[in-house]
Amino acid sequence: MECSWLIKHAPITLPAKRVSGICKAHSRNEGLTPKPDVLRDLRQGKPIFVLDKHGRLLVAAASLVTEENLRDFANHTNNNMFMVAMRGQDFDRLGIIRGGWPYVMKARPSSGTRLGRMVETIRALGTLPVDRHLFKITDEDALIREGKYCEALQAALAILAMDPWSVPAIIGKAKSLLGLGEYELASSTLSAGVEITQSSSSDMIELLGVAEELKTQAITGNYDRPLLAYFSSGAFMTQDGSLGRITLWPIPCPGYNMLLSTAGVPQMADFFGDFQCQASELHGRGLFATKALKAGDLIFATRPLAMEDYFNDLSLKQDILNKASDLSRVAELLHYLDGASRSSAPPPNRLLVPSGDMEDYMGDLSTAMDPELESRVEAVVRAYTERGHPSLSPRNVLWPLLTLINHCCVPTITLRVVGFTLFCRAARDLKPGEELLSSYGDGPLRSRVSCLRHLGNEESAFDCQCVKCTLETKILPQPQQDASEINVREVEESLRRSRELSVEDRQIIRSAYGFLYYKEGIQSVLPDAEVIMDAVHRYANSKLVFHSCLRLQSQLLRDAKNKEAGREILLKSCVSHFGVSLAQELVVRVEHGVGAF
Ligand SMILES: C[S@@+](CC[C@H](N)C(=O)[O-])C[C@H]1O[C@@H](n2cnc3c(N)ncnc32)[C@H](O)[C@@H]1O
Repeated sequence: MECSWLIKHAPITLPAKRVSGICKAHSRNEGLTPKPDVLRDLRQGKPIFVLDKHGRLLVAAASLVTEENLRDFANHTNNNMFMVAMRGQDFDRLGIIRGGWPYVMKARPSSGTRLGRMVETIRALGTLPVDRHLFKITDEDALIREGKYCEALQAALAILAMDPWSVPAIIGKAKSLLGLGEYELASSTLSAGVEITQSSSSDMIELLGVAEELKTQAITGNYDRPLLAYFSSGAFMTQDGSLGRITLWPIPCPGYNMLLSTAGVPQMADFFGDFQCQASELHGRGLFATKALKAGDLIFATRPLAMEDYFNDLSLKQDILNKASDLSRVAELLHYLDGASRSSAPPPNRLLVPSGDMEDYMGDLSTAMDPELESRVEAVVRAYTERGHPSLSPRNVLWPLLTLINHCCVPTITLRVVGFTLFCRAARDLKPGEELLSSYGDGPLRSRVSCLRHLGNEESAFDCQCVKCTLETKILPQPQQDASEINVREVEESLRRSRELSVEDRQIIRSAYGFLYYKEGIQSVLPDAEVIMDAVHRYANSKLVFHSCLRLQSQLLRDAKNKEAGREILLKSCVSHFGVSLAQELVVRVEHGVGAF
């Protein structure tokens, strides 16, 4: 391959290694069709500046740039280039804006950003309209890392409009779409990319594999592979709340931290199953099943809308602000979160679920101009951080769907966080129209009452009217006792005295004391371990906290008289936390000590 024209004329020297890479790229690629207006300028002999991905000027004279060598050039640099068609622009003045070229070209860059400043500089030079300049994305990964997916997508599209063969732009577009939860679009982008570039780019092919898997997860709700990987990673054994890159803030409720870990967790898709948000008889809005569900069926899996990144100095507020400035769907959703103006209305589905429509991302990012956005974000953050929000999310992570789930001490769903993805499954078989309810606090009545009274702001504190609270208040001699003061023998005594109680009622009450039964040891006065396991499974099987529901049951199993019955119960509980296809495998592993809940 002949690339001497480049080496001869380029004002910078390309390292030898790069040159051999360039030649290889050339043999794979068919060529580049420059954007028509660049071509027109070129044909008219107007100056064209060709810059490498770092913004260094490679070719600055029209005489050196022909249509043919422009194609070669794109191939040589593996399309890592951009062209600036400028009229009346001289080299020195271009020098002002050279170096440290920013990463993105978008329709209306906000002032104050690097791009904004650069575009202003170009404007000040008074040459061409800005949209005639095409800049290579050099650092779109930074946008993606910051979660500015829409901005990164628009940057990639700007490049692709000029150079549909740009492998980095195809990858950038696909990564942005994955971040936006548009798995189908990402996967078709990459398949088309592999085809049109005839590229064997390992990055593109690897990403296509990821996109395909995420697409399948989002359609089928099957997360067996990542969940098993997580289970095998040892993260299940961890008992402290500061694992991974997230430091949890303490929430004023006993045992209330959620375990968040990135250890060994592959990327996971969002999944939206058979549920909807509507008015609830318990309070305001709630989430409801729209179809009959079996225990363990996945209802949704969702990544956080925003979270604090302690290590990168990113506050929850700033992260929400970034996301809302980037994507109008997020800015609109904020209206429906606690603390905001319309927070009593159910948010429309289109705000919760990605649309699958590219058009939605082609706007002008105008929400960045919304003067009220910042105060709205502040109101929402205040609602979520003051005294801990009853949504159960740690104060530094915001999953919008979680904030719509009402409480019941006998929950109908299980919630589990793996990596940063929140999984919601049916805790038991559910009828269509049943409300999805989680338990905000566990344990004996007193700790639950104090948890509900102290969460959120003053108005949102409440007393639960569920069957468990009612029974405990009625039957137990001192229902307000602290957990540490409760003796389960006394609980059993009370149950014995209350002859009118059904077997089920007794189990409902016992479910609040599961861990105390275990702590006190299984004595003759107490029911068999498998009876407690059953109570916990049926009426307290939802804990987020340190996986304790399953851990307690696997501990109780050791004391079970009827091991077979105990194993069956543990298996059922495991189904409602991890789904039917993985449960058996996990129970076997736990029993053989190759994993722990
Ligand atoms: C996470 S929000 C749940 C969604 C809420 N219903 C809404 O419309 O935004 C938690 C708040 O809902 C209310 N709530 C939840 N469960 C309740 C229940 N069982 N009884 C009464 N109020 C409840 C409380 O005010 C609580 O602070």
